[in-house]
Amino acid sequence: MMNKRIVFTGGGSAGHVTVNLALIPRFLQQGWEVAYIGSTTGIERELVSRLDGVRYIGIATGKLRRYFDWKNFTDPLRVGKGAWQAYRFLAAWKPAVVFSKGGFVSVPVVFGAWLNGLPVVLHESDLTPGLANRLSLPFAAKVCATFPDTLQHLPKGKGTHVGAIVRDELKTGRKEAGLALCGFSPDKPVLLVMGGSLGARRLNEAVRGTLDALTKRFSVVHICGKNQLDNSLKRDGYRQFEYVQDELPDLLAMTDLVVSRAGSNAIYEFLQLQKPMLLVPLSRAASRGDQILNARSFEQQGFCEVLEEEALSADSLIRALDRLQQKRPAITEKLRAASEKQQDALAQVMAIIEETAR
Ligand SMILES: CC(=O)N[C@H]1[C@@H](OP(=O)(O)OP(=O)(O)OC[C@H]2O[C@@H](n3ccc(=O)[nH]c3=O)[C@H](O)[C@@H]2O)O[C@H](CO)[C@@H](O)[C@@H]1O
Repeated sequence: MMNKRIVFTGGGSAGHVTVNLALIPRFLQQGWEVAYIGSTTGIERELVSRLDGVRYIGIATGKLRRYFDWKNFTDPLRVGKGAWQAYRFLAAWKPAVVFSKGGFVSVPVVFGAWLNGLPVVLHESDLTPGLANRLSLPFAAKVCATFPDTLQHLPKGKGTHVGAIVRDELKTGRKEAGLALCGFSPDKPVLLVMGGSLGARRLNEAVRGTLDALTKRFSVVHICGKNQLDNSLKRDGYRQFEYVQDELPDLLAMTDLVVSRAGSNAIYEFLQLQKPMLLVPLSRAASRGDQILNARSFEQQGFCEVLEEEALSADSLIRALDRLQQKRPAITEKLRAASEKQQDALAQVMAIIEETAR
């Protein structure tokens, strides 16, 4: 009989941990033993430490940089060390299955699982697979995808479209609690600015460059990223946070409109909660362009307005928000219909993992 042990991996940014955070409590409830292999220092360590009953194994990691850094010479050694640590843990603990959400820490874990003969399930939440998942693909039995179009980028038969996995707690927020936390009036619409889990300097600058105009129309709650607070801008109707955890459901509950990066988890959360959004995808200069594809796909489906980073300024932001306001009834209708049609992705992914486990 199969044992009920599962290893999760994934990290580097919150987007590579969120899906795991949604799945882990369900597996624990069903009597599985859960271990998480992540880096010793990444955001995954802190996020996973908030869950009871999960064993955390920190391994050495390296990073693929597209620029010169002395670490580019030592990182391959660290990755080798991390792969050995992951291999040894998996060989000793013998889980029935490994679930990987991607991010650079996951590649040596997936490879170590394959060497141990353990089945691997991957999850891809962007429209096109990221580098870590592309490297992991040959060693995986199955891939769960958030976007239907992702299947075209996967080997035939390996991919299943499951839809978006959204943490249950995000739907439990209370508007009044959010307003009280921010000291906002109930009479003004609320604009949430979210720069992705790592913040977004350009987006922050544009928002702050037009703060007077914005706060005339909206109460603005701004999640700006670590070390990005600007206390000189403190005023009524403008509240900044570096990053939020327990408060997020309440902040979302009070939100009428969103300006956000186009990280896939965040945008599907807004879809599910039916928040009309203005998306400012991370540019090709700063990324592989995955957010541009995510945002364009949402735009084609009528869920959002898109403003590309090259065109982003204080002025263009205000104009794009005006367009969003005008289109709001139509967008809200599309979001309502789409969120009602969302499949139970959590249940589907769990079924795929259980089928694959041995
Ligand atoms: C810079 C970068 O590489 N970005 C990638 C990263 O984005 P990023 O890490 O920003 O990921 P997402 O936008 O997909 O998800 C962010 C997650 O963090 C949560 N959250 C965010 C802010 C906060 O204060 N509190 C909080 O809990 C959101 O609710 C969401 O669940 O992974 C995504 C999914 O692979 C990719 O699409 C993005 O391109």
